[in-house]
Amino acid sequence: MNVQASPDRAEDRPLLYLNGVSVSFDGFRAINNLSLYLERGEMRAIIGPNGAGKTTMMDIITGKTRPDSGEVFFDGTIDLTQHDEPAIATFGIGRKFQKPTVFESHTVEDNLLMALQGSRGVLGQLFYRLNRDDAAKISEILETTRLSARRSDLAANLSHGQKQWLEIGMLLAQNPKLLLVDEPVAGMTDAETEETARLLKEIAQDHSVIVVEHDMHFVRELGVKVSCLHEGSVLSEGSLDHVSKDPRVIEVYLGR
Ligand SMILES: Nc1ncnc2c1ncn2[C@@H]1O[C@H](COP(=O)(O)OP(=O)(O)OP(=O)(O)O)[C@@H](O)[C@H]1O
Repeated sequence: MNVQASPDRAEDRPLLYLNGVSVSFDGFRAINNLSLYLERGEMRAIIGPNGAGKTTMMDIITGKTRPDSGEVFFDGTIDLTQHDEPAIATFGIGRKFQKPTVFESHTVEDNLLMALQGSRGVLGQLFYRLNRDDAAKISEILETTRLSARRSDLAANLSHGQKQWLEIGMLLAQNPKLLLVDEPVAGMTDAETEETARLLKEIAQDHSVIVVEHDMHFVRELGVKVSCLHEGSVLSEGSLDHVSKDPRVIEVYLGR
């Protein structure tokens, strides 16, 4: 019996539990006996060379790809392999893809409002009135994402980095327990990259977060546990110092 998989109380189990997960595409094993556990309240950085399986792992967590074998549990008892993408989003898993997909012709505030309404379903949207709680939530998100001063500006006029922050804000509006963030700092200026590390650390105070990123300076700023994937499984795990000294990581990734 796997002790980590079955402690007595659901709330004592890891928030996310992947055990022995594999998936093949046309005979190629993109994910190969992958095991990874994320504690409640933890932020984890995922690194690894191109093709290591990082995106496929995210696809499995969000229900976009169904694994051939292995266990994927969320919040102790939810078997993610038994649910599709829309259902998994309602369980509190939010994903941000690499390219920002904000609504450019709407204001920053309206983008957040739409995200807030979107999480309520059709009926909720039909009878929607901005109440005091929602207004406070939007102000809080604007502050977290450094966008308070841009509230009434069109999203189209934001910098690339600010668009990424707005999209993170749109995720926050949906109240996720777990945020999956794919290469947030690609294309950002150095100042934006550093601000993004601070921003994610603030968010991680009351959310669990998985960040996939190639920018090692940024990963160092995050200061969290790192998992290096290679050929579909975890090659090395621990602090960035530990992982970046691992000869296998140097050989397949950092030394390149
Ligand atoms: N739908 C698919 N069909 C066929 N092969 C796929 C599919 N999705 C992923 N792969 C293959 O699986 C492997 C893992 O890909 P994945 O995109 O998960 O890697 P990654 O670590 O995210 O890489 P990158 O850093 O380049 O984004 C790659 O060899 C990829 O070509």
